[in-house]
Amino acid sequence: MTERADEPVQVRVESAHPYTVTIGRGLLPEIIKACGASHRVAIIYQPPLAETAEGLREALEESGYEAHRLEIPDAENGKDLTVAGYCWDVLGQIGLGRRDTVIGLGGGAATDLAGFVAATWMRGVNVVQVPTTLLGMVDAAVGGKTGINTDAGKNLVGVFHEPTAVLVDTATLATVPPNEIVSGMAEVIKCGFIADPEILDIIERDPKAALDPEGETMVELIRRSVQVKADVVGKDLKESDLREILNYGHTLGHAIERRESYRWRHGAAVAVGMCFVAELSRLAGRLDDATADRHAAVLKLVGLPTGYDEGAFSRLLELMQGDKKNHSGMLRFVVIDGLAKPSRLEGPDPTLMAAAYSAISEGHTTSGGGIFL
Ligand SMILES: NC(=O)c1ccc[n+]([C@@H]2O[C@H](COP(=O)([O-])OP(=O)(O)OC[C@H]3O[C@@H](n4cnc5c(N)ncnc54)[C@H](O)[C@@H]3O)[C@@H](O)[C@H]2O)c1
Ligand SMILES: O=C(O)C(=O)C[C@@H](O)[C@H](O)[C@H](O)COP(=O)(O)O
Ligand SMILES: [Zn+2]
Repeated sequence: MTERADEPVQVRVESAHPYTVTIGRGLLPEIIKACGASHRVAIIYQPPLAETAEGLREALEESGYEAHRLEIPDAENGKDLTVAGYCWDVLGQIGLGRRDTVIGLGGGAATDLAGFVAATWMRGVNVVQVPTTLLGMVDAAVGGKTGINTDAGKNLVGVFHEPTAVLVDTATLATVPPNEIVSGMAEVIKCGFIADPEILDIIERDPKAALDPEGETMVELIRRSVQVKADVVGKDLKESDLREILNYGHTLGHAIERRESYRWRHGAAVAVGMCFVAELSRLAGRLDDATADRHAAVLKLVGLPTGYDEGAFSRLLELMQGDKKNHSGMLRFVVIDGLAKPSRLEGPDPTLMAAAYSAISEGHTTSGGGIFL
């Protein structure tokens, strides 16, 4: 965590338990403040964040907290029941109590796991989220969806548990590998299509600036995406309806992630998923050609994939049957009927889905063990 530069920007999530997402550089004082009246703090973090976690632990100790570090396995390996079990054991050993705090430090996998551990420990303790990837900042750390992966599928076990604060320190992006910035851009672009088309204009005007982790454009894209998410989760935390729109591109995306045993980056899979639903929407007569084509165009500008293995459709269809949005066995897709006009397509004709899949995947062979991004 570095010295503070400009004044941080704040986005308020007006849910039943409102909280603030603070976006800035050098947010250590805010992280400490967010631990409030806790006595003990457990920092759950991924291996590349070890030094940052230790700096945070020492700063917390200097401020009078008893602070502990819990390192978890990297990426999707951390979103596992055995890892949650390890964390519960450690929380028991250190005596983390009801008024204490868990900090989730890292990418979306770390904030999902830390949120899940906090939600389940003593039936719910405070969690402060400190996302350190673009994807974590614009999406995973905001909104209170927590979870782990199981043999049954991705994120099928989890709890809605809102953070008490989210601290987005953009200085942490300096060490994030470029492919992870690209992956995060998929969720940013998602926000552009479902709610804030200005995001798409900004990326199209200058894709290089959009990908620069040190630049002002990045801060603007993070702020806009967080605002989109805050507006949605503030109205529908538990995804009774509106929140589904944040799942744009995820029905096929999650199926691809699962088929790839989670070796594909989440954003890469979601990018292909968005191209698929855009095509499906076009074929269903719901989306105009220009907006449908804009999907692949803008995703390619930042280096995201737009198609997947031609021969994988039947397996992906099988995997999509387990999607949480389905009703009574009927597939349900979030689609858009135009820019910022999210809607649903329920039980589409399988031949239409196959045609949409062929259209985006013609000529693609990458699959089964490939690492995209
Ligand atoms: N809860 C939600 O609402 C929500 C939303 C979107 C995505 N997600 C979940 O988030 C996960 C994906 O998140 P992600 O893309 O951040 O992946 P990730 O957490 O696996 O992080 C990607 C990689 O970046 C590394 N890393 C993190 N911060 C770093 C830093 N500052 N410097 C160097 N390396 C760093 C990580 O250790 C990891 O290797 C998926 O599991 C997805 O399901 C959840
Ligand atoms: O916050 C949400 O709601 C989302 O759907 C955001 C997604 O980007 C995210 O990947 C989320 O984890 C997906 O949730 P799931 O309920 O489909 O597992
Ligand atoms: Zn996502």
